[in-house]
Amino acid sequence: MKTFDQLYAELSRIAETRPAGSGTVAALDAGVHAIGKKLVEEAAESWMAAEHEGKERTAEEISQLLYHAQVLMVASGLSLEDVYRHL
Ligand SMILES: N=c1c2ncn([C@@H]3O[C@H](COP(=O)(O)OP(=O)(O)OP(=O)(O)O)[C@@H](O)[C@H]3O)c2ncn1[C@@H]1O[C@H](COP(=O)(O)O)[C@@H](O)[C@H]1O
Repeated sequence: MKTFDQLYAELSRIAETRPAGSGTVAALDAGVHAIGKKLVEEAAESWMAAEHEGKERTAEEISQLLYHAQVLMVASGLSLEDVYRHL
């Protein structure tokens, strides 16, 4: 298990070091447009899970939504602080 901040630190490190086989590196290379589409897809899957599929599936989909939101942050050059100051 990891926190939002820990995942962000991991993804930032991956963006810098570009380890072979990383799905995050592939997503970053695909670009903001592709990342944005994935983010919207996961948002819709989270919504459907919450309406029809129960708590466990909903938690899983939301975790994927958060992951793709973080990939978009990294791709856009945004730090956690850049986002948190709007909360
Ligand atoms: N938390 C995640 C995570 N959540 C979601 N995903 C990606 O999002 C996809 C989930 O989308 P779907 O459920 O729609 O799966 P799918 O339809 O089979 O996938 P696609 O065909 O749409 O790609 C997964 O296949 C992963 O590619 C994640 N990929 C990575 N992480 C974490 O990110 C870190 C770095 O991962 P790597 O860059 O892969 O090393 C690690 O800690 C991982 O656990």
